[in-house]
Amino acid sequence: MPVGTAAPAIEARGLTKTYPGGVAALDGLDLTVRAGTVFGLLGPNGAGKSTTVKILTTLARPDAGTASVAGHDVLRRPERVRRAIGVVAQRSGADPTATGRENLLLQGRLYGLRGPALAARADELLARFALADAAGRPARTYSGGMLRRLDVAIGLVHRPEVLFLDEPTTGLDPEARTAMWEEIDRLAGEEGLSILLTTHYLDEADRLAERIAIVDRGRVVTTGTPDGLKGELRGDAVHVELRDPVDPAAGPSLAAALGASAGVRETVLDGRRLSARADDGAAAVPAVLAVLAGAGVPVAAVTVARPSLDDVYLRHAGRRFADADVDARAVPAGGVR
Ligand SMILES: Nc1ncnc2c1ncn2[C@@H]1O[C@H](COP(=O)(O)OP(=O)(O)OP(=O)(O)O)[C@@H](O)[C@H]1O
Repeated sequence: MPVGTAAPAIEARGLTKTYPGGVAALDGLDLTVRAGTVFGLLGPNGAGKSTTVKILTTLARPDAGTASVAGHDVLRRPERVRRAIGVVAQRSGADPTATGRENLLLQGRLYGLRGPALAARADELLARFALADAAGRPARTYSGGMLRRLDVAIGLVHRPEVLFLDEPTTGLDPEARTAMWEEIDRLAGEEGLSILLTTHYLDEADRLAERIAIVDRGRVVTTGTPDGLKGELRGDAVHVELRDPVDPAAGPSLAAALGASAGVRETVLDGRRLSARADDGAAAVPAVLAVLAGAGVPVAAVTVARPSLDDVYLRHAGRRFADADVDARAVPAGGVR
């Protein structure tokens, strides 16, 4: 089939899930992942990423909504979905007492592989993930990066069509992280695997994903290509670090003054941080500082940057990504939301 018309690798519509105790983890989540691509599900802790993955991998049932993976309905054909997917969970699924090779052989047997074909597949994966030298050592002796590579290899033993990677680089050092990124690129690029990657690293989604969905409080707040989403934000991001937190009640008047005198828009005041957008950020800085000085708001630092995914998140979720985990609510100080 020509590229673009192939059936999606993953399709989810209106997924909702409320856990006992009333926690609404998903609130109408929609998702489409094109076959052969990496899709990034991006959101802070508690946004609903893991719950989405659990439903798509048949480990949990949604309260409402539909989903299919590799063309199979997750509720009506869970056994077919399970054969078509590989899952690399946040916590290692490897048996720490078994060697790297034994872990791969065990997983292969669970999928009905046997004999020389299984041994050859295990050796191929050990070589591919640079684990051949450590193949005979118990997994508990592996470094964090090696263990993560073994986890991915385990997820691939039965040649799945769709791979779920739940926070694949959390806890890895920068070198191991880069190596994992290269491997993920290769799996989608050369091997045509469809990959759903959940992450709370903005740079990871930016680097790896063809498309991303930003999830906040159980819903997709925006979706698109990383560049497309950044491109929606015209001009520069101006970030001002204030010396002291500013009363949120002062936000609207500050936003109005900044808009009138400095020509900035979409001003968001969030405690000690003020963010805004400007066609030419550097040119707007002196006027921004003058308005803040006039309002008696001391400034600690100012930065001007091209829009990042962090700015995309701020625009759509109304709070900074780094603050969202602790549920710090940004106060829109005027501007669009
Ligand atoms: N088994 C459960 N019982 C009750 N509440 C749950 C359960 N699992 C998740 N939750 C809650 O549902 C919400 C969504 O959680 P989920 O794990 O899907 O988020 P996440 O985006 O994957 O976060 P993380 O990155 O921390 O895994 C959170 O508020 C979480 O506390």
